[in-house]
Amino acid sequence: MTIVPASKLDAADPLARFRSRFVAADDPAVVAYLDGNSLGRPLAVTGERLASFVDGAWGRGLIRSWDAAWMAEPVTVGDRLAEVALGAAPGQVIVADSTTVLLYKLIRAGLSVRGDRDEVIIDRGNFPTDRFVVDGIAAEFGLTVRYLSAPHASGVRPEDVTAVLSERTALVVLSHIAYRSGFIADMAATTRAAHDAGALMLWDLCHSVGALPVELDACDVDLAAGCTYKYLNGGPGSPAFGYVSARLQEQLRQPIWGWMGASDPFAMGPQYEPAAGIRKFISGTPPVLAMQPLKDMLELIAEAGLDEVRRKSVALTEQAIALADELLVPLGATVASPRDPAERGSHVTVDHPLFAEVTAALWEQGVIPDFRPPDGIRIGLSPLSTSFAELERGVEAIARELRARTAA
Ligand SMILES: Cc1ncc(COP(=O)(O)O)c(C=O)c1O
Ligand SMILES: Nc1c(O)cccc1C(=O)C[C@H](N)C(=O)O
Repeated sequence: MTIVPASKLDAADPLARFRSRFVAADDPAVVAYLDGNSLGRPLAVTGERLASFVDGAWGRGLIRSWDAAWMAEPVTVGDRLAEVALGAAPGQVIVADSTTVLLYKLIRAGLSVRGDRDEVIIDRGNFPTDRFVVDGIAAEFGLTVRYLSAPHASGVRPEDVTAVLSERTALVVLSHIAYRSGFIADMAATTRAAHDAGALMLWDLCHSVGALPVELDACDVDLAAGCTYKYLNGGPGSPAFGYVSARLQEQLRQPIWGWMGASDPFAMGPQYEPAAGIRKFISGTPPVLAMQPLKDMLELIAEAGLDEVRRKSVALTEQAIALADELLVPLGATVASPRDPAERGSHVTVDHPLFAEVTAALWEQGVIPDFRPPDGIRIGLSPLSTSFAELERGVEAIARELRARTAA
């Protein structure tokens, strides 16, 4: 395949203008940032946003800002996230906690309405935190974990789930986009299969949110959680989000009964009375400071349009695969991500036994993909901040380092 030069692709890219909205996007010390799927770049307005928060709502509003704004923010920011990126009606998303903690709370909540069932399905390729949380809950409550070993190297298909669903299945926990291969699971068909067996479905959206349109309501999803520090550029440790379908909120009981999820936190009452609606999934004080940066990224995504973001994401991953085929495969590397763009999220993984040491050498030079065991370099492509030139420089550097180690 002939590779289209990066300069041509960047010149024709309608989203290219957004790159300058990020801090130091053209700083020559960072030759290629290909890890926005672990930690997105900060927006240039984030510094101002935080400074004015410190000076204003915090510095001058002081404790009064809880009433004036902050109490509402886990839900109002959640509603905006739901609208811009999750295909969810208002009142179903909160911003709180970490992904891990929300996974725990939502899995326990899901199990609270399937008490007669004793199995949870998860796949072996899922991110460690998802597997560990499921294992921990299973150990705590004597449940059986049914592990799916995806027969397709890249990810889990609806028929793989159907094959193990039974009248014992309480909940299915999958990642919508697999953290290693980038495989996109079929959200609608898999959720339907879980429901047909009487189980609930929980999706981890860490690698999806902000990278492609997600349709939680239309897919009839029960529960979902994800982080905001990847394609939502919220910053290191920015809070997670949780989605609980409106049709389930009344029945579900979450396990961490905190005062901020109570119906009247300042009544200081003797007993926990859960708040109505999505608020009851909050536990302690919401991380208000840490949710400020993502507000601006949501507006940037709304301005660019999520369909356009996805279109560029596909173009970037197509180009990554073309470059890998030309420069890395002849050196013995293999593409571990799906070749069909419809089945691929916004990163491409390429495997080679020497990639651990190659990655370490690349980081020293300002070329920053990441390494995932046993032997994969993940090339993460953030459509609003990654340029085609940056991608090309990155893959060329990987090839250079690999060639230096494989030349006879
Ligand atoms: C699929 C997936 N789930 C969860 C996490 C992380 O969870 P937490 O935000 O709690 O660190 C990550 C990445 O760190 C991830 O890729
Ligand atoms: N959350 C991370 C962190 O705190 C430090 C370093 C990396 C991360 C990540 O996001 C890893 C990422 N979720 C992955 O897909 O591997």
